[in-house]
Amino acid sequence: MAKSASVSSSAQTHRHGSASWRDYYEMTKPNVVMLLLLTALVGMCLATPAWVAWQTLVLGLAGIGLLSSAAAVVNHVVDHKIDSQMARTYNRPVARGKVSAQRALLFAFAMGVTGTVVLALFVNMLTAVLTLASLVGYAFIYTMFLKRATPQNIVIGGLAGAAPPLLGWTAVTGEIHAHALLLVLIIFTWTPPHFWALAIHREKEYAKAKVPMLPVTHGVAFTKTSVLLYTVLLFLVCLLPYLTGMSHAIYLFGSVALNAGFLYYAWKLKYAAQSNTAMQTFKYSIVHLMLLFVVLLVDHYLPYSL
Ligand code: HEM
Ligand SMILES: CC(C)=CCC/C(C)=C/CC/C(C)=C/COP(=O)(O)OP(=O)(O)O
Repeated sequence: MAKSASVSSSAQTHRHGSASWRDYYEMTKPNVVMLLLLTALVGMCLATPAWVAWQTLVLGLAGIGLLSSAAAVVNHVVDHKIDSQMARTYNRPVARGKVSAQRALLFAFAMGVTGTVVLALFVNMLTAVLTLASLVGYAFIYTMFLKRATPQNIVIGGLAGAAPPLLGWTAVTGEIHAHALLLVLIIFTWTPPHFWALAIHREKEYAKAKVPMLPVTHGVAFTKTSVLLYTVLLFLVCLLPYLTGMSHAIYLFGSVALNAGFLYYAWKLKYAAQSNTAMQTFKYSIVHLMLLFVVLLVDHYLPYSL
């Protein structure tokens, strides 16, 4: 309570100009972008049996990273009021008033333009257009409209965050391939249990900020059931790379083990939750996705067949 009471007053008393590079770095959501880039890298590697040309690798990841970071900064600006009302986010640079909306937008614009030019000139136009569409999907469609409009916000908005493997793939081949869409489908299915686990933990804050997240509109019990069902769906979707012949035995075993872990947490969350189970499930979701994509990579370079 004391924390949230200090929220609005600190936003007013802080003066613009006291920002450091750390504030700008924080606005890019670096940990999220790192994981997005790992999924893009895996998309690149799986697109070809050969090694990926280093120019495509470096410039492709730089462009996708810059546009993802720009999207994250726009999210900080658009959401600064909501952010200032929640304990998890009240200290963010724009919410706190350390960085003005104008400066943040200039920063986002500079990264956005640089990223688009890099992708369009040195990678290919398809990747530039698709990455820009993902930026618009997350920064504008999700943040400005969906987040405030419907509890299905993150299901639909999740498509933008799920795009990077496809962006990596098109960076290498210049074409959209069904296998790339399979990787997108995995992240798309992973996003609801990833986010709703956190939303359950933070339900009161979302309610206070009047953001219609699923636990606020439909209750915690319903959200836990949704997490469990999406986790079952994710288990099945993750079998597809093996069943379609894109990946092999190492992936099959890794995927089954990682998804069994996710199911364990989702089951516990629904039927035997302790106070920290939702947060544990959220943290596990991040480790799960990271390892799943590492396993895809290992399997690609060591294709051990059963
Ligand atoms: C619409 C889709 C998504 C929503 C609504 C969402 C929501 C969130 C939220 C609210 C957090 C907590 C952030 C914080 O405490 O600062 C978070 C953390 C995180 N998310 Fe997501 N997420 C989405 C998609 C993704 C995707 C696609 C990835 C990566 C592939 C991802 C990776 C991460 C990581 C790595 C963290 C931890 C960040 C940290 O500890 O700093 N998320 N997510
Ligand atoms: C070009 C491209 C691939 C763009 C996608 C970029 C991107 C940063 C996607 C991540 C999704 C994410 C962290 C959503 C959380 O937003 P939130 O507003 O619900 O969470 P918050 O309250 O922590 O800000």
